[in-house]
Amino acid sequence: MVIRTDNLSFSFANQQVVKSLSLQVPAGSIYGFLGPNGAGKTTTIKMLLNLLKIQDGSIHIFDKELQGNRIEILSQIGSLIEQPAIYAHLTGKENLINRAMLLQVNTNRVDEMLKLVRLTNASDKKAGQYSLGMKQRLGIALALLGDPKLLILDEPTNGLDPNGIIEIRELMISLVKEQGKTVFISSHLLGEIERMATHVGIINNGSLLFQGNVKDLENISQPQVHIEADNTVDAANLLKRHNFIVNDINNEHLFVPFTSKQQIGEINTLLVQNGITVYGINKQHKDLEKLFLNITKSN
Ligand SMILES: Nc1ncnc2c1ncn2[C@@H]1O[C@H](COP(=O)(O)OP(=O)(O)OP(=O)(O)O)[C@@H](O)[C@H]1O
Repeated sequence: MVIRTDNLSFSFANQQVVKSLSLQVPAGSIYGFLGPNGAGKTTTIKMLLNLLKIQDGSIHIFDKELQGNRIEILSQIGSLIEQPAIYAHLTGKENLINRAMLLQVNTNRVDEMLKLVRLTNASDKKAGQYSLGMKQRLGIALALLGDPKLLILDEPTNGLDPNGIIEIRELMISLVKEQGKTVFISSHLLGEIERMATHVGIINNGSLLFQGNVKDLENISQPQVHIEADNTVDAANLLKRHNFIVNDINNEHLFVPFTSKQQIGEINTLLVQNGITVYGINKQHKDLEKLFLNITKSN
């Protein structure tokens, strides 16, 4: 395991915000740390980075206990937490050169990092003029400068537009696939984590509700096929006769548990061939709130 916490707990004054958390993050994974606002994600991440002192439990990173091996461990972690520490009056490239000198890293890596996060064309622009997405990517480039084995990112897609989110997602996937890194990434968006993570930990009110690989999560999160049609009653009867499970019907909408892309095609063909007008058909993820209900029910 790249990260292992055992019964990690933390309180602010008398409010316990992390409760007996035992995380297991395998090497080469994108571990999505998922939970609503205030769940305790940032507090956990601060403990992983030794920015908050552990009160109870333990943290092992790279199979070594964090407290006793702080410098060795932290030198192999790149992180982005809250706002990236960027100098607005310097260009993107100057920000990276500055950090490279601080870390005593060869400045040759600067251009490489700019390319990796697709900021080469904006490298001579002042970082203060960057869009939010560009700032996040510069923050990730800064985190990657020292060639860390582990990247820890706290809600890196917060406030980004859909394109910015896709860019971060693709970057994470390539870092793991092509460079063998391990990525620990927090988010409050289920759909986003499902699209990039290999492993998931779900936290609510400081407690871990679920941990496993993303396939196990799909079983609980049950994506649905959402169908919008002119006659949902006939459509539902037709689908049932063809052995589809129909979960929910209301007005012009009905829902079938998702199994594959092919299944969506089959449903569409079946409905259309039987004279039902399909206004829309798509895969729909459950939101975090519904997922919590499912987890509670299945426990
Ligand atoms: N410095 C602090 N002093 C007191 N309480 C705090 C402090 N920092 C966080 N908390 C509280 O701890 C709880 C967990 O916060 P935390 O920031 O870890 O959650 P989070 O999952 O990262 O949520 P968000 O995405 O909103 O940051 C919240 O109830 C928060 O109000």
